[in-house]
Amino acid sequence: MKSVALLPAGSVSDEAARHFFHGETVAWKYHRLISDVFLSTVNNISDYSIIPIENTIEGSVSLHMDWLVHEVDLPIQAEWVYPSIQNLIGNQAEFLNEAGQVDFSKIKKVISHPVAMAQCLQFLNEHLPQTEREHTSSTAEAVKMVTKQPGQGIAAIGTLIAASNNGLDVMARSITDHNNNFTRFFLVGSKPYEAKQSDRVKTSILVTLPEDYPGALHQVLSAFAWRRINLSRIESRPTKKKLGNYYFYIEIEMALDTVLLPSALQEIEAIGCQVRILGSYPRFTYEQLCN
Ligand SMILES: O=C(O)C(=O)C[C@]1(C(=O)O)C=C[C@@H](O)C=C1
Repeated sequence: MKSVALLPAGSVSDEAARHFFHGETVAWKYHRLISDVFLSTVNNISDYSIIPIENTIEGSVSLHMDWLVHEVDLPIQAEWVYPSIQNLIGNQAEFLNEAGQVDFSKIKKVISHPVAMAQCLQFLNEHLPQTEREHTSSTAEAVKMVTKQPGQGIAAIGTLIAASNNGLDVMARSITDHNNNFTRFFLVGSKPYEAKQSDRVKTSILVTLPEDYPGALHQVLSAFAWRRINLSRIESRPTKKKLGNYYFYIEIEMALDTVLLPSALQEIEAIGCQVRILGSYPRFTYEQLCN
C-alpha cells in the first residue's frame, strides 16, 4: 500500500488526491504545513507528497515552488489538474438578519489560504469589502478554525467537504472569480509512479545562467526552438543567493529520453548553464482521470 503525505483532510489537495488515486489503496498522512508534507517523503515516512504548484487565477504557488527547488531533492513523478471550487463557510445562524437571510455585513473576518482567497477577490470585494481578511495554512485549517471560535463573526473560504466535516453551513457556493479555475498538482517522491499510464509526458528542468550577459536566455531557448521542442511554461525565480540572480524553471512537452532532448540539454550546458532535472513524468488531464 502506498503512503501519501498531503495538506489536511477537507483541503483542495485532499479532494484532488482522492480524484487522482481513485481505485488505489492509499494510507493518507495529513499535515498542517506544506513543509511537513515535503519532509514526510524526505524522511521516508511517506512514499509520495502531493504539492499544489500552480493555479489558473493565482499562477505559481511560490512557497511550494521554492520548497521543491531549494529545500528538497524529490523528483516529480506525476502531474494532474483538479478544479478549485471555493465556498463561503460559517455558522449561518450567526449572520442572519430579521428576514432570516444571511447578511454578509455581519461577518467580521474572513479566513483562508492566501491562494484560495486570491481566487475569490471579486466576490470578497463586492460582498465583503470592509471585512478583515486573515491567512491560514490551508482552506481546511480555516474551516476548522471557525468551529474553534464560535460567535466571533468569522467565516472561512473552503471546500464543501470541509464544511460538512465540521458541521458548518455553506453561505455562498462556488465564489471563485470564474468557474474555469483549476489547480495543478505534482506528485513527488523517489519511487516512480506506475499505477496509471498516460501518453502525455513532460519534463521539468531548472536552468541557471552563468552570468547576466546579452542574449543568454535567447541562447537557451534557441536550443529548444531549432529542434522544434515545445515548451509549455517558463518562469524566472530568484536564486536566493544574490539580488538580481535568477534561475529559469522550464517545462518541456516531451520525455527526457526522447531523441532530441538530451542533445538540447547538452547544448545548454555547453554554453555554461547549469541544468537540473526536476523530473520526467506523466501528466493527466481532469477528463482523463474521470474516465
Ligand atoms: O488549502 C488548500 O485547500 C490547499 O490544498 C492548498 C491550495 C494551494 O496552495 O494552492 C490548493 C488549492 C487551492 O487552489 C488553494 C489552496
